[in-house]
This record gives sequence, structure tokens and C-alpha cells, in this order.
Amino acid sequence: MIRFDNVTKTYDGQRRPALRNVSVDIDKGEFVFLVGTSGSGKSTFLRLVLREYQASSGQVWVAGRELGQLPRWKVPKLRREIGTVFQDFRLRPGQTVAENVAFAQRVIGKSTSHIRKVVPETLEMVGLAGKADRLVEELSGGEQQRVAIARAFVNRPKILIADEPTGNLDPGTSVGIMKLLDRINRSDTTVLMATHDSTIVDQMRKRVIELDDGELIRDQSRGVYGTQ
Ligand SMILES: Nc1ncnc2c1ncn2[C@@H]1O[C@H](COP(=O)(O)OP(=O)(O)OP(=O)(O)O)[C@@H](O)[C@H]1O
Repeated sequence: MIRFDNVTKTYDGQRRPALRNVSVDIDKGEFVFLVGTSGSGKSTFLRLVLREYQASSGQVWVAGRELGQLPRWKVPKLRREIGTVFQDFRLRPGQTVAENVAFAQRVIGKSTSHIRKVVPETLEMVGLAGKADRLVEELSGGEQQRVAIARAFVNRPKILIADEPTGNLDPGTSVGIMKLLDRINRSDTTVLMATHDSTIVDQMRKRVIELDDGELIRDQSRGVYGTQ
């Protein structure tokens, strides 16, 4: 589903690469944690998958496409296959929960009847069935993250990318969010999650890929956050 073939990424004006000769293969339906200290290259890795940036050398394959060969006009279609969730939720204030989730459908041209069906289904799935008409800013952080996950998942993407999704949440709330991501993964969605949350990684025992100064230094199945 995601393959990096000897990928190096050096940002414009930088001498040191943010990623260096990274090769990794992530299959359909896997759940992968991406760990590493701040500045090790995790966000760069995710941004290459989303084709926000292109590799300086090597190849990035996502859902059967080599992103270096992908014409710009096909990028929106690629991104439709990838749901994204961030630490800071990135919801639309002043709009309700249902409107935030429906927006993701509207921008890709789904019909109103389709939206009326899938938005409540998705809100039910994330445990927010009773909160559809609340303004998002009235919700707790954990609930806001559930809205963001509903929005990411409503189009049933092949891949869900989560960049520090529990970074702003307390430990108990984080466990609920992880249960939800685990459920989404079990519906055959590939989940790639960058995190500093060692407790979560140690509890979940999923595949762990560790970056250090742009290099892939560990790839462990049923792994833990740190090796020491
Ligand atoms: N747009 C950019 N332009 C120049 N350098 C960048 C850019 N984005 C990231 N970098 C550099 O690339 C390296 C890797 O950064 P990246 O954001 O991928 O790390 P990270 O592991 O996600 O860190 P964090 O855990 O703090 O989010 C760092 O040295 C960073 O300063």
C-alpha cells in the first residue's frame, strides 16, 4: 500500500537531508507506528505519502502509484484515498459536528442523499451519534478528535494518516481514540501514525518504525516505543 524505495528528501536550502535512504514496505491493512525524536523525519515521511513534497531521490509508491510520476492534476484523487488526522484537530469552527463531516463529502461532489446517509453512520461509529448538531468548539478535545476521525474516515479511505493524534489529549481519552483507530484499521484501512506517546505504542504492540536523524533505524513487528 505504501512503499519507500531508497528515499532521500532534502528540503530546499538545507544541507542535511530530512530523510536519508529510507526503504520500507507497508501492506494493505497494516497498523504502523512511526516513532523518533523531534526532527527525526516523521512528518516529512507523512508529507511524502500525501505528496505535499516529492522525494529528492528514490521512489515513493502509494496505492499502486509512483508519486514521482504522478501528474499534479492526479494529486487530489490520490489524497481522496488518504484520510488525515492531526494533533490540533483542524475542524471548522462555527459549524456543527455533522457539517464538519459532511464538508469532506461535499468537496468531492457527493450527493446530498449520500451525505445524509453516511454522515450519521460515521458519527455513530465514532460514538458521537447524539452530538451531530453541536458546534465543534463546544466539544471536549477527545470529542473533537472523534469528529476529525469521522471526517477522515467518511470517504472510506484506503489509508489513514495520523500525526500525533493523541498529542493534546489526556491518557484516558487517548485510549478511547486508539480503540477507534484500531477499529478503523480492522475494517481493512491501513493506518500510519506518527507519535511520541510511548504508553500507547507499548500498549498496542503494533509494527513500529523508528527514524533517527532521517534514517530508518528500526522496523519491529509487535514493537515497543523504545528499545532501551
Ligand atoms: N519545510 C521545511 N523546510 C526546511 N526544513 C524542514 C522543513 N520541514 C522539516 N524540515 C527539517 O527536516 C527535519 C525533519 O523534520 P520533521 O518535521 O520531518 O521531523 P519530525 O520527526 O516530524 O519532528 P516532530 O516530532 O517535532 O514533529 C528537521 O531537521 C526539520 O527542521
